[in-house]
Amino acid sequence: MTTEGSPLVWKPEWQALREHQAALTDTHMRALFRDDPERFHRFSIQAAGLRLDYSKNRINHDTLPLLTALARACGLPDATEAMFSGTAINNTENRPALHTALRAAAGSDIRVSGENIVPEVQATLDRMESFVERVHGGELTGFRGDTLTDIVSIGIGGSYLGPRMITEALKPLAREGIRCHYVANIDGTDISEVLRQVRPETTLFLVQSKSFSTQETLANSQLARQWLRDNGASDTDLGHHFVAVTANAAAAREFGIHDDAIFPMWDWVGGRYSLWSAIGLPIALTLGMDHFRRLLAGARAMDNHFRHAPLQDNMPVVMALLGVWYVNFWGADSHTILTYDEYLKNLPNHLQQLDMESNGKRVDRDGRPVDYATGPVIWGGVGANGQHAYHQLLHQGTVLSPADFIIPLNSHNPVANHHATLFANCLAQSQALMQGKTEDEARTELQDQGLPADEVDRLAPHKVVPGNKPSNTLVFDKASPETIGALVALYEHRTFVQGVIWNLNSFDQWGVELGKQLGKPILQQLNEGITDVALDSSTAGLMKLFRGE
Ligand SMILES: O=P(O)(O)OC[C@H]1O[C@H](O)[C@H](O)[C@@H](O)[C@@H]1O
Repeated sequence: MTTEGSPLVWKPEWQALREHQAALTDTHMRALFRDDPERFHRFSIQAAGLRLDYSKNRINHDTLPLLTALARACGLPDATEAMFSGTAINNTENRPALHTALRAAAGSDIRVSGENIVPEVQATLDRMESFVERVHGGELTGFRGDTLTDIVSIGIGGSYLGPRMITEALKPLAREGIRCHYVANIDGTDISEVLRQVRPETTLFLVQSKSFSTQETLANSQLARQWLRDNGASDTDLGHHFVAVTANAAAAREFGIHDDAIFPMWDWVGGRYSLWSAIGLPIALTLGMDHFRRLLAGARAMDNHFRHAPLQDNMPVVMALLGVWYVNFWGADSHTILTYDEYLKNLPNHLQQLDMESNGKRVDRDGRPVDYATGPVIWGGVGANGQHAYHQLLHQGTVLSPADFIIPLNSHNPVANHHATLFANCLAQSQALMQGKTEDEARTELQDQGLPADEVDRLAPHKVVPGNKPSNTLVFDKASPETIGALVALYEHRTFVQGVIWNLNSFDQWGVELGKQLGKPILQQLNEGITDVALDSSTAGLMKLFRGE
């Protein structure tokens, strides 16, 4: 029976999951592991160089079939095909969401308005390649003929987080002699700190903006242009120092960027999904185009897995459904990303935008308010640092925040016994979250320390760790362009699947517009020293403070 089209919480598959959750409420994961020694093998998936262990979840043999039944009832297979084939699934902007076309095989045929877009994607990659080679080969120089040594990428949101995260994730592969810096914020500190580190004659600015109308990016680009002028560059010289990646070539031209230095973006790519396009230029310039192409290949391997693997063996689908399981049936409203890889320290930031801007929605695709929870708060950080900070809350707090542990089997920096120690820490955390410590165990421990009975009574409750806290562990051999590409694509598809279940448009972001709209008159009033009498007293009071009134 298909129940596609009926409101989500009325679907029998949803009701079946509710009943299943009720039946599992008192089951502790400790018991599940004790009763099934095969749990690790049973609940694990390998794909595109990644291995997912999802055995430390509140699931038994019935859970995945029930969750995948919900996915089918929500039309997931058709929705997936619609995304890959270029249907305008972004229905509020009437556009496809074709980030997968950016990494599709060269001979693919993916049509937008009847036209195959793959040749243009491939031509842009070739243009990027020759540009990168000309920079690396010293053919493109600064206005005094110097080799370009520093790239300053100016962009924010999706035009910043992805490239920054990837260049950091693959830092061991970075080329000698070229440094990449990022400026995103309108806080003057951001650009000032970067400009202090670079020289005008050897710096190339990349203006990264799909719209070429983002306030922060334009203001920082204008400031960079002025800085070059102040340092002796003529208007003609500026052409040596600016490149734009944008879907708004006219605005880039107006800014003074030459046509041959403007790389295209397309409205069928969302900003937070755009690192695979020319927005990835900082990646290609830092790591080389061969590594950039390998990154795309890794993402493509994950795309193929996602598109073709059965739902129950499908890594992004399983991770997405487990997320739905906790958000909608166990009351979780956050999800934790714990990267046990220093180079992946920016991954939580990228995933925050990817997931929270995609699924932080309150109405469904048809504009009806939802009566179920949607995207959780995504947060996280790097292990083991977090263990000495916020893991306390994960272990004993009242919040349920399922965690993804992400760790390579091998380190790029295999010093002393560090990687084994890091790995042990990672395993100990997921084990502690799963098994916890019972009151009996806490009491025995205290008694073994020789404490008197009243002290044992007093301290035991503080030492109890409830456990039964869910986590996934994602491992891969060593961070490579392919594994990192696959990892990021995995989370993109996880986000997409959840959007399908929740019947959201995961590809618009109207919520961010209001702040931009309100910001304009506030800035004008701050500059002009006028306060709108109709303003709320908080905003008016703070404006007066800023102006020193
Ligand atoms: O690339 P741009 O057009 O400059 O946009 C940069 C970012 O700003 C916007 O406010 C959106 O919320 C983001 O999705 C976008 O990635």
